[in-house]
Amino acid sequence: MYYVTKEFSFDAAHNLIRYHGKCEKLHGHTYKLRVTVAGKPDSEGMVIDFIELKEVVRNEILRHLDHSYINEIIEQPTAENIAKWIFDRLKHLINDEHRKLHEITLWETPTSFVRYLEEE
Ligand SMILES: Nc1nc2c(c(=O)[nH]1)N=C([C@H](O)[C@H](O)COP(=O)(O)OP(=O)(O)OP(=O)(O)O)CN2
Ligand SMILES: [Zn+2]
Repeated sequence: MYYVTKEFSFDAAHNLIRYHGKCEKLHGHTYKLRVTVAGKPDSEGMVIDFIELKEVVRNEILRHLDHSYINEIIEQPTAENIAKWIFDRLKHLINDEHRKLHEITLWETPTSFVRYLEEE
């Protein structure tokens, strides 16, 4: 099995609701996003073309989240919930006989990140 990964970043604002602490106030992050696809190489020797992966993530994720106020898209925009939202939007688009979406890793700060994978 191969694991093919591409990294992205986006800037966005959010505030946490039902939360008491500094993050209930409006603030922003430069998020780092890592998308990992698992599979076996096709006849071109690729699990997924990095260029195709870039286009899918740009169109389905970054177009919505970059320079957004994330609360308008995800009610409670924790890193956990944003990672799952990203996974759910991509999983049907990266899923065929030789590859599937494996993992989303999302950094909210350089030292704080979550990983989301689906149970087998
Ligand atoms: N499990 C989670 N905990 C927190 C989340 C989250 O999404 N999931 N989010 C926040 C806040 O959004 C906050 O912006 C992040 O806090 P923190 O990691 O403390 O960020 P700092 O830049 O202040 O910390 P550094 O240690 O300097 O990186 C809070 N908790
Ligand atoms: Zn935050």
